[in-house]
Amino acid sequence: MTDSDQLAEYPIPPVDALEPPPEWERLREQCPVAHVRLPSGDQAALLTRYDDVRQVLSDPRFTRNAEGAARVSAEGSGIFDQRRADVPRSGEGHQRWRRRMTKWFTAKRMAAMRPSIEAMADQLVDEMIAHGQPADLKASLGFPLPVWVICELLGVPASDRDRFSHWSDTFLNLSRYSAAEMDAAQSAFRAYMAGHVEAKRANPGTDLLSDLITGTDSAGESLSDDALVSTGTGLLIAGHETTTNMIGKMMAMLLADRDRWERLVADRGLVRTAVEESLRYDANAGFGMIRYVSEELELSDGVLPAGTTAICSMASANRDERIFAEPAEMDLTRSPNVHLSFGAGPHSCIGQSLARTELQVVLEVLLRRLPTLALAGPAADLPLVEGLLVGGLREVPVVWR
Ligand code: HEM
Repeated sequence: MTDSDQLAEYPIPPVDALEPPPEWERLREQCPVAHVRLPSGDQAALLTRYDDVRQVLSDPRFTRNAEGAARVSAEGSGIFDQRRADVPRSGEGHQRWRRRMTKWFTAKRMAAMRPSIEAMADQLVDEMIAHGQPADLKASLGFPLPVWVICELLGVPASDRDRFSHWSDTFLNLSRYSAAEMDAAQSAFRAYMAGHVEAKRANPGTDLLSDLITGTDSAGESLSDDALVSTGTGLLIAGHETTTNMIGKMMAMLLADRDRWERLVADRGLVRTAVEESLRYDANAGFGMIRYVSEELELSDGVLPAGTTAICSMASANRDERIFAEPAEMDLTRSPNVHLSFGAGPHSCIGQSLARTELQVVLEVLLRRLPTLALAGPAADLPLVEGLLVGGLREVPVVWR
């Protein structure tokens, strides 16, 4: 390991809502495997280069939770730390579960979901406009849209969307809700989902949950009811806050520079590449992915000893000058764009095609409905969320003419 005498605190404090910490560039150049101390007091190795991050994430030997791995914080990280046996987190069982899930997220299905996602976004924008300005884009559109979409995946009726929003909000807000409130939300959610699975079993639809209920995996096995309920929880946790925050950050990045927004207004054909570039350019992506490196591993510039906890900074990797031309420029036409914002390898994001569809739809609808949209204040003053794991903006106040 290089620079072993350094022990910086991690996470590195952000400069402001949209700027990356200057340390990233220095670390990539001089110390691509950096010793850091986590809020728990445990030590880990921070990886900042693209090739190293990709190599570790892609290696099926390394998992997130393992005996001996460093802890993020002494208090734990809430629902993220809870392990349930009914959906395996690694190994062959996990891969079988993944294959069942990924089979459903085809380009054809995403295209079929697009009109209803667009109708949801239009409805939310109607409501935002009716409430008047300034409006908080995150609360009005970024928060509700992904949870509505997950309800659709699970075949949950629109009338229960508010309950899902409340449960999801509770799961994810360690600071705002007590452990008792979080437990109560989890029990209520599991009870709801158990009843819902039973109803879907009797009367399946075209949603992902019905598909999981009626189909079998490559070994001819079907998911147990507990596994189905846990899959519902997993989708809500993995797919809500991430997408909510990305909607807010994408819009803040695009509106922070008037030329970017005007370029999109003039050419909506850039929406797809603009979404990918927003995912790459996001400097406020949260903690990064943790992997317990159980066997010695050679990286681009040094060796990770067996028993190291690695933190893979995808956000720094996405700015690696070895891979991306002019990485500090937000280039709305960049293509190809091989960013790592959805991870890589055996745990990479199952919902990435859906997340992309949601981000594209949000952008298309806002460009169509509110071409004069602007941030209500300076981008650098946008307040950051306090959570440790997923980076985001607390609110994104906007105005329009
Ligand atoms: C912009 C939005 C999103 C981002 C940035 C994102 C990012 C990620 C990342 C980085 C991982 C890898 C975790 C790891 O390596 O340990 C992941 C996993 C996952 N994501 Fe996403 N995600 C997003 C949206 C979604 C959506 C919409 C869904 C589904 C509704 C989803 C479902 C999942 C699931 C189920 C996993 C776990 C995969 C596994 O265990 O094999 N994500 N996501």
